[in-house]
This record gives sequence, C-alpha cells and structure tokens, in this order.
Amino acid sequence: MMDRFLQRFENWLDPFEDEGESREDARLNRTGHLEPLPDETNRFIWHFARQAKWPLLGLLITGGLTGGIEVVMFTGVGWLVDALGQSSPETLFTDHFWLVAGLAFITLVGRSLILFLASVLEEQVVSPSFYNRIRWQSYRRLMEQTYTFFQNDFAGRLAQKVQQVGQATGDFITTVLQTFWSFVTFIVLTVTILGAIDWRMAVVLAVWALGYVWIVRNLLPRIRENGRAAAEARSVVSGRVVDAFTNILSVKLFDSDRREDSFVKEGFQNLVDTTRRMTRALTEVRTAVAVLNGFMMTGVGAVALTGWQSGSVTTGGVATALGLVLRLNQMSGWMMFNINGLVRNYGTIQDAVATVTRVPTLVDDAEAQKLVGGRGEIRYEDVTFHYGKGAGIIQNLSLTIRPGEKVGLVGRSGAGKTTLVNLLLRLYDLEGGRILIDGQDIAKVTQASLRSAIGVVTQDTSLLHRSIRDNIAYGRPGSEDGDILSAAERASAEEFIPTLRDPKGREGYDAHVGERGIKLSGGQRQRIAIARVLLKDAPILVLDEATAALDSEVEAAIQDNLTKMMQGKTVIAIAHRLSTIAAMDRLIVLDKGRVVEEGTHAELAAAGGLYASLWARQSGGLLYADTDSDAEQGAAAAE
Ligand SMILES: Nc1ncnc2c1ncn2[C@@H]1O[C@H](COP(=O)(O)OP(=O)(O)OP(=O)(O)O)[C@@H](O)[C@H]1O
Repeated sequence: MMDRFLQRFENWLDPFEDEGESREDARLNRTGHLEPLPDETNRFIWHFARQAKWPLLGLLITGGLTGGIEVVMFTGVGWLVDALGQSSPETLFTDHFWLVAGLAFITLVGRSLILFLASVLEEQVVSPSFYNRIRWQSYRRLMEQTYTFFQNDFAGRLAQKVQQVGQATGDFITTVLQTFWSFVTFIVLTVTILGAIDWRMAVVLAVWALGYVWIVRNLLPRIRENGRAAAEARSVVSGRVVDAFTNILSVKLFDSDRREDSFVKEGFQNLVDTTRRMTRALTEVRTAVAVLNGFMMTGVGAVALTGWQSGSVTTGGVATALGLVLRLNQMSGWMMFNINGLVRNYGTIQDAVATVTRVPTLVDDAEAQKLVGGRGEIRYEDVTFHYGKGAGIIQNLSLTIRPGEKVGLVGRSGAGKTTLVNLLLRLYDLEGGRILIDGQDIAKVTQASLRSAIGVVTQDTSLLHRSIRDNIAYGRPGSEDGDILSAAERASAEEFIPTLRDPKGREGYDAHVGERGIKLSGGQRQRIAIARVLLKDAPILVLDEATAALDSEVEAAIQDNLTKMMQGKTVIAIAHRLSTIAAMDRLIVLDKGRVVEEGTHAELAAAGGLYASLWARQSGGLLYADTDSDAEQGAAAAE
C-alpha cells in the first residue's frame, strides 16, 4: 500500500519532457531544431532547475526546515535541563507540561513529517524523473550531431557523458537545495541562539565561519580542478577500453604483444594520477576542518563554562551551546564532504557541457519541408566537396540521373564514389554547388524525408544488437510479420535465419545478432541489409558494393530480386566487380572526383580509356580485340 502511495508522487515530473522542441518541428521531424542546451555551466544547471521549479522549491523548504528542527531540538534540550533544575520529580510534568509535550510532539510528529516530505520530494519526485530528463535531453541533442561528429569521437566516451551529466546535474541541484541549504539554516539559527545566550559565543562562531569559508575558497578549488581532470581521465579510459573491446578482432589479430594494454594502461595511469592529486587536496581540507572545529568547540565551551561560573549562562544554556557545537562539528565535516561532492559535480557538469551542448553543424533549414516524392530524378550541379580540406576530393562535378535510370559508378579506390552517394544522403554539406532530387534542393528539405526516399545497402552493414526481425523492420517501422518474412525471402535470407540461435536461446527471427551484427557472416549481414531495404521500398536506391560479401551462388539467387527491386526506381550502384554493374543503363567513370567517362559498358569498353583498362584487368588481363564480344561477356556476367 505504501508503495502505491509513493508511486503517486512519481508522475509529477515527466522523465521525457523536452521543451526545446516545437510542435511544428516534431511534425516535420526536423533535425537540428531542438533548442541547443546552454553552453555555460551555471546557465545549463539553471536551465534544468527551471524545468522542475515547484518540486525544487519544495526541496528548498524542507531543506531549511530540516536544519531548523535540529536547532529547535538542541535548544529544547537546554530548556529541559533548566526545567529539571527548577522542578522536583513530582511536579515536573505539571510545572512544564507544555514544554515536555511540545518537545515530544516535535520529536515524534514534526521531525518525522519533515523528513518524510524531504524524502518523498527527493526520492520519488526528483531523483529518477528529473535526472532522466537531463540524460534524455542531452542524449537527443547528441543524436542530432553529424556523422562526422561521431566519427571524431569515442562512442563509449559520449555514452558516459550522457550518464554523467544527468547524475552530476541532479546531484548538484539536490545537494544545494537540501544539504547545503539545511546546513546554512542550521548555522544562522545556531549563531542567533548562541548569541542570545552569550554574545561571545556568536563571535567565536563568526570567526569559525570565516575560517570555514576560507577553506572552502582556497582549498576546495584544487579539488574541483583535479575532480574535473579525473572525470575527463575516466571518460578517456572508458573510451579506450570500449574501443579495444569493440575492435577486439583487430586487437587479437594484430596485437600479439599487447600494445593495446599499454595504451589503455596509460589512460588508467592518468586516472590514478589525477585522482591522487585530488585525494591529496582532500586530506588537506579534512585536516584543516578538524583543527578549525577543535578551536571552535573549545572556544564556545570556554565561554559557556565561564558564563556559567559568573551566572550569566544557565546550566540549560551550557547544554544547548555544547550540544549545538558538537552537532556543528559533526555537520561541518560531513558538509565539507558534500561541498567537495558539489564542486566535483560542478566540474563533471562543466566537462560534459562542452560535449552535450555543441550546436550541430548540419541542420535542417528553418523553412525545410518534407521532400515531395517524385519520379526520382537526381541532379548534381557543379558540386564541390573536399571534407573541409580545400582540395583533392570532388571538384565541380555535374551529373544528371534520369528518373528510373540505373547508373553504375566506377572508379579506382578512393576516386570519390562513396563520397558522392554520401553527399546525396546529405551526410555532409556541400562546399559548392547543389544536389537536386526531383527539382528540390536536398539542403532545403528535411533530412528525415530525404533519407526515407533513399534505400541504401553498403558493403559493410553493421546491424543493431537486436533481433533479426527488428533489424529488418528497421527499414519500415511497424511492418507486419508477413512483409518482413517476404522481404527476407526475396533477399535469400530465409534459408539461414531459421538456423540462428543466440546464447539466450532465442531462435530464428527472434535471435539477437550481437553488437553491430558481429555474429553473422558478412554475406548474411548483407542479406539482412538487402531485406531491410526491400521492405523500405524507397524510390531511389543506392547500392554501394551491395553484393560484395555474397558468394556467386547467393548473388545469383538474389540477383533476380535485386533486378525486380530496381524496377521503376532510380539506382546508383557502386561495385568494384565490374561484371555486377556492366548491365546498368549507363556507367559513370570517376577519377580524382571528376567524371572522366560515361556511357554503356559496350561503349566504354570500346573507348580504350580508364574503364577499358579496369575492365581488361578484371576480365583476366586479356585485352579483347573484339570489343563487342567483350561487352557481351560483361552483360552476361551481370545477369
Ligand atoms: N570522413 C572523411 N574525412 C576525410 N576524408 C575522407 C573521409 N572519407 C573519405 N575520405 C577521402 O575521400 C576520398 C574518396 O573516398 P571515397 O570513400 O569516396 O572513395 P571510393 O571511390 O568510394 O573508394 P572505394 O572504392 O575504396 O570505396 C579518399 O581519398 C578518402 O581518403
């Protein structure tokens, strides 16, 4: 029952709310239109605090009350001591009924109620939901980043940042509002009450408070700096370890003398060094606080006892004063620990903010609408792109692919074939010129609609670590089982899928494929990728070495289906095995990012240019005198 009662508070904050997204953008599925998170740490913290202002205000109030109630209880003890001195055992309860009853009420009801409220606010309302909201919003903004952004970073490091930023920001805010604020309330009330008993006690406490602030200001920044360095060192270690684990095959094949260990060890060593620097600073702080508190307690004790001697302080006053300073001593050590946590969290937030608030560089145009599906005409107009390097990749390339035309891109390795299709997919923004699909500039339509108009099969398909069914259905979310099965069948994948079984005993379409699909063979992976694209049924098809991982038997088996899949679609196919694309309507030969030849296989093979020499090399090093038979052979091989 208690569980159900507590659950009611859990829905106060929605863990997945994201106010930085307008309805319009959500409808159009625009990318890059989530409002970026503030890139300055304090504003970042405030940005989230604002989103939960009422529960956080509640925390502030219960935090203050928690500090207040402690002081009230110690003061009550003093009053009780004085009452004991004034009464006899027989008359105690009648003489001091309200005092005793009041203290009993506060101890039994008031204190428990405040602690209960504070707990509910922190644990049910704020903790899971609010923390998650920070993680969720940070994650979504990272997902908006460009392909290049992810190529330039470690997946493990980024994942850690998302986790860390939620934890650190949430902890920081709740600690300030509850722990820190209750401590401040406690000190202010203690100074007031002790000042009322004897002003000299207030002076001792004021000096102590100055000393405490001095320690916080002078010694803690070192912990903060080192804490930040330690957080960074921790993510570097995760990045390196995850990188080693994900590339385990390369490590096993190439790294027999375990150089990888020393690379990772260097990361761990850095973590140990930065942590040591931090713990050294920590010890200095703790020692300084211990000494300072010693002076504070002795000082207040001396004032209390001499006051008692001179009759200005009652026995109850001595009890209150000593009780409060003992409690203050206890609290201040624990508080230093919390302030240390605060500054460490602040450092962690600072560190993560630099990553999660980065404004994506490739976004949808503010006016972007969905691509209007047409017949699939593709036009590259004067396209220039060099991966930001100024030269060397694609220079002033113009190319028109007619609706329904099947084009093969040919060229030496590194000629820019993949780059050209990646530009069509707008994985990178052009450095000059434009690309049009059915007359619409791809930079002016939403990325989501652009990519849903293009089906892509690449040579190196990495699958998601989910079931086979989910991986195929990724092509068209919400697909019926029947469609998934038929796509698998047309991709010749139905013969191996039933034989799959994962370590958890899931079989066939339910079997999970391992991270990036590592537990399938290259050819099996490729067939799943083909099934996925068959299901997607987009008007434009990009086949980048789509059948390179298949043996000729399987390739022949699915060729029919591939041909069917291509019907009525505009196709760009890239293949090093020229026989697989020789039957295309037109071949475009690229060299150093320029179109150097184009035409049918027969025309190009006869022309004696780059294509002819590539073809000659592939067809066994023989240069055919009779180019016609050469073309026939190419076409036959392609069928
Ligand atoms: N992300 C990148 N950043 C910088 N340069 C890149 C990047 N990707 C590719 N390149 C460079 O662009 C050039 C063209 O590469 P691309 O992958 O388009 O060639 P390709 O013709 O598809 O080659 P292959 O047949 O070997 O797949 C290469 O010189 C490559 O080094």
